[in-house]
Amino acid sequence: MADAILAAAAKHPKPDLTFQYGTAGFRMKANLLDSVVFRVGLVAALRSRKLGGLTIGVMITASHNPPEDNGVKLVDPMGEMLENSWEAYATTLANAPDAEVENVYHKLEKDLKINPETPARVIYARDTRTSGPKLVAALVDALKAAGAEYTDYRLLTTPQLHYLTRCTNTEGTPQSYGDVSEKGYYEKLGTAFARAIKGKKIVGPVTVDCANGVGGPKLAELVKYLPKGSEGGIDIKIVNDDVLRPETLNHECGADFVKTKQRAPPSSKAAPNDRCCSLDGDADRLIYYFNDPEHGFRLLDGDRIATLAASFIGDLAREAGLAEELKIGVVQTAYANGASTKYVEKTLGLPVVCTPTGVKWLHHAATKFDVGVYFEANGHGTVVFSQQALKAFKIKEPESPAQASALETLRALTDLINQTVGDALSDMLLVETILAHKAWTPREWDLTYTDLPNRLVRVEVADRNMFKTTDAERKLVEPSGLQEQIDALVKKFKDGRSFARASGTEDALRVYAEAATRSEADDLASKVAALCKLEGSIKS
Ligand SMILES: CC(=O)N[C@H]1[C@@H](OP(=O)(O)O)O[C@H](CO)[C@@H](O)[C@@H]1O
Ligand SMILES: [Mg+2]
Repeated sequence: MADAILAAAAKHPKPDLTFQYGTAGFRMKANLLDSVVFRVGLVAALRSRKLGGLTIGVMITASHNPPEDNGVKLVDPMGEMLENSWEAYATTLANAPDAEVENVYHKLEKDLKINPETPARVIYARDTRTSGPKLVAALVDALKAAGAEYTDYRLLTTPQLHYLTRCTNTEGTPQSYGDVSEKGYYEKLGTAFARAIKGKKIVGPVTVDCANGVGGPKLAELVKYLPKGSEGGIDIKIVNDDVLRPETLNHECGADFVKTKQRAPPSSKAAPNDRCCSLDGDADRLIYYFNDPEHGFRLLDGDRIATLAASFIGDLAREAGLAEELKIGVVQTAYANGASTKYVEKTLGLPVVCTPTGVKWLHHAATKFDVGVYFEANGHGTVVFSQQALKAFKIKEPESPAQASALETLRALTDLINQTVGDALSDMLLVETILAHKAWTPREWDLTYTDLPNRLVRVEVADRNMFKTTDAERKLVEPSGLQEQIDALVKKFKDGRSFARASGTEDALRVYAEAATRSEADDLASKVAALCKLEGSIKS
């Protein structure tokens, strides 16, 4: 086996670059990724063996990035993101010289006390990018060389692979998460959705922009398992589902386009008040929007989905007589609009926790609640339920028909909401369910609170690593003195808030600012950006 790794590594030579397993795994131009994907295959085998042969997932995708990019990330057995400490091992293997790959592999095996005789099991899938099949071939070379068993699920959304990873590892146990097949995913969501909207009416169609990515064909498949609009179900209009022209992926459409440009895809034919949403390239992000006849384009982002879900589940828990025993909370990052945080704390009366950027941090913090609602402003998130919550929904004896109905809806939600990771398809059905229950159009949803005007600026600096933060990235500790200068600026603005942090995915600093008015938010952002730029040039 040792020789096999050395020989196989030689077929996937490493370019002269340094790689890092970041917030989104490894992600870059696809033509630079061959050696990285090969080595990630080795890491997957090691990780599986370390966990006694539990199945590890490998997803090949670059999400909302341009079509020429690709990426690879690992999924842990319960469908979570790869455990933090292993990101470093993946980085070490990715950067080993070709001739050293085998040695580094065995050193990790030894250091981590991994028994090479333990079986290794890996499942994998990819998005629609043309570079996918070639990268899969590199992955398979590694899995063969490491002696791993593997299953190819071909094209899937990222959350579908997370679902399958958990299903595989829980199959035949009392914790079984579902049938181990793509069809099992659709059946689970379809059945749960029908239960969740029972007796409610979904008004009008929802138009789903699929970013011309893998979400298109997968949503078309899911629709077959959902009750139709004419039968008291849902009418879904799929747009931007052209996977035959890979160059259209994420081009002027998709969740990232809509969120960052704050406008609908130019191809949109939506009429005023039409409910619209966009997925990203691997269907783990979701953004809603509509055209308000008075105020024009209105964005309903991840903060809005979180507040909608928290308000609905909070109400259901009260109706079910479970509000006292279940701790419900919302997890956000510093990028959440201040108005959303205030709404959750003051209006909904629920606690908010702020974590660093990156879904793994939010997910982890959310599991500390019985019902943990977490979303990044960009639309990536989900709701996680504790074992205690699941048990309470199951054993609680309803004392009235209203209680029985609230409990049944809660139980349906635990199946409808993907417990492993943010899932745009599942989140979309969740939003549709809630709007139907509340009999809300997007307008009522939009009116729950008013976003503070905000601005996100990308600042190029010589060395972003000199900017070090604390307090969930909201305060700079280095360069020294800079935070005090930012604080002094912020004080001058009504409802002002601003912070700067190094991006985890790009070689840049991000400056965020919000304030009472559009012009003040812009002004604060540009002043803080200028300060950071100056500091970055002095000290480098
Ligand atoms: C401000 C912002 O949107 N940051 C994004 C972005 O991280 P940065 O570390 O800011 O580059 O990419 C992450 C991975 O997709 C995502 O989790 C995060 O929300
Ligand atoms: Mg994505």
